[in-house]
Amino acid sequence: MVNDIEVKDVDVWLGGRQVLQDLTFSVPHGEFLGVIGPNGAGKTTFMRLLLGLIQPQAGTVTVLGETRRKKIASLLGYVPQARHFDPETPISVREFVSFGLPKSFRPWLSRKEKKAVDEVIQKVGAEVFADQPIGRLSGGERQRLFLAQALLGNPRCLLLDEPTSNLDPGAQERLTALVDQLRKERDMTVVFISHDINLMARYADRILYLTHGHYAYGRVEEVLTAEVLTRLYGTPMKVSYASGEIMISMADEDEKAPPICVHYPS
Ligand SMILES: Nc1ncnc2c1ncn2[C@@H]1O[C@H](COP(=O)(O)OP(=O)(O)OP(=O)(O)O)[C@@H](O)[C@H]1O
Repeated sequence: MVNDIEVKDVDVWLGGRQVLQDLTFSVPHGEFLGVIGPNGAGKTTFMRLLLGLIQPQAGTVTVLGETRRKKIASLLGYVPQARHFDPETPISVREFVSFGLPKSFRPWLSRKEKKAVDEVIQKVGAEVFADQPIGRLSGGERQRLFLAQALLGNPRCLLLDEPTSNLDPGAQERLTALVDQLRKERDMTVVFISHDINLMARYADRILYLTHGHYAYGRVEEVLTAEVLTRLYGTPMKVSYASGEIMISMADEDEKAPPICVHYPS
């Protein structure tokens, strides 16, 4: 089995604090990796490592067999957190998506480039609003554009940093299902950061669960256990199920403590 991502003995310090400690695991080609954990746990830092934007103080990160940033960047697609556009932004969906094309000195698009843009717009189901200004789209529609942009480079590995934040539960589910479908169709490896454990439990092959300085990596059923979470949080934790959804709470204060991860019915 080929591993698309190999992380070995990685330490990262930022601002005098150790954010990632002794991280070691591999992600097999074509899998969906869900990255979860509390605020400030190091999820985006991990993604920045994969993108080659920061270097570890110790250890190695190999993505698609490459350790050199320039080589890696051309093989990756990146979808950022949901963001707003000014409603008056005078850029159409089609123009916005075309910004994902490799840089060209020509101010116009070739026929081949136009075809590629149309194809990815259609792939993400955005053809109905392709000629609208981007400022008038809903959050879920906007995220599809970032996804289309990322697909233009035909990435072998797609990295998504909380792409579903600020989306309603239905839009979260639809976007994640679309990413999973594209992963299968295009034979990509996916790394998806999310705060929604249940969403990740439904789609991820494996989970990287980061807490401040600690981590667990493995299949959903291996990671989301009371034993593993107790070790990660350093306090007794409980994993329970209600209507098929996973709830994680502190074991001592079950009745009073709110769940750490809120679930949404699909
Ligand atoms: N450039 C930097 N310099 C100093 N500290 C940093 C820098 N970037 C991130 N950090 C710190 O590293 C820690 C991890 O940040 P990171 O953004 O990776 O967390 P996260 O898990 O993605 O959080 P969130 O869920 O809130 O997005 C945080 O404490 C953050 O303040």
